[in-house]
Amino acid sequence: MIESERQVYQSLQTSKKIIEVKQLYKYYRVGDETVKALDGVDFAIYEGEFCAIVGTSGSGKSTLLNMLAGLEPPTRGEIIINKSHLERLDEDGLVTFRRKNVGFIFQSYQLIGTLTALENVALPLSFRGESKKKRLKKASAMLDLVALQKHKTHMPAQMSGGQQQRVGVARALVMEPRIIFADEPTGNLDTKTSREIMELMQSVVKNEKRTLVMVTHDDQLASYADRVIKIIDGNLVSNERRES
Ligand SMILES: Nc1ncnc2c1ncn2[C@@H]1O[C@H](COP(=O)(O)OP(=O)(O)OP(=O)(O)O)[C@@H](O)[C@H]1O
Repeated sequence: MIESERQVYQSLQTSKKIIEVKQLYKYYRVGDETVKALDGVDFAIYEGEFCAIVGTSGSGKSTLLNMLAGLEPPTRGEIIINKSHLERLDEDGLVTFRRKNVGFIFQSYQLIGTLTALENVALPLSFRGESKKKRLKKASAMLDLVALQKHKTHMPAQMSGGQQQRVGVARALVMEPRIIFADEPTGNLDTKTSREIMELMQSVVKNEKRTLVMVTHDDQLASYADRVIKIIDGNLVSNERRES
């Protein structure tokens, strides 16, 4: 075994599986036909990894991400996250699971147009009943982290796409989730800005010790990830761990 392989092996032995998927199926009925969106997928993601799920359009990436986030039930199979079996939770259980463990970054940013950057980032904390002062302090620190010190009082319409997505990253982080899910987070951005957002997400995973699962159809963007899982027609065709 060469030295780098040995290091990967050792780090995998000491790190913990945070997501485990076993024989996962998702079939949709469309008229008389069955669409096999996921057709028996197995893999694990380890704590602290940046994992990219890649595949062409219609391969099943978003279906997989939605199931990992507890937004859609599987047809069959197991999804174990942080020791919880998602397929065994009811709707209330899934809401609690998401609130405790998960942050989201969306392709379309999903910011509230009538709120400033700071208020957008602070908003998720209000569902947790924290004082306004505390919420704004945490939100402000998150905006510092994504290098938006000068844009805290800007409205979304007064920011570029890249800046808006930085707000999206800060908002996902403010709840201190163990796992962040991102579906084509740079889908609306140009190449240079996409790279900047990827570098930001990469550093956040390392420095804040989060696990990030990102769906993309873009192999270039997937190269920022530690693990790349490739899906074709609902089947996992490769699962590679890369060393940074
Ligand atoms: N609600 C649904 N009802 C029926 N079929 C669906 C549904 N959602 C997804 N599908 C089908 O499942 C397959 C996988 O879709 P999915 O959205 O997961 O692909 P994707 O890889 O995320 O594609 P894209 O990159 O275009 O978003 C496709 O054939 C799609 O048409």
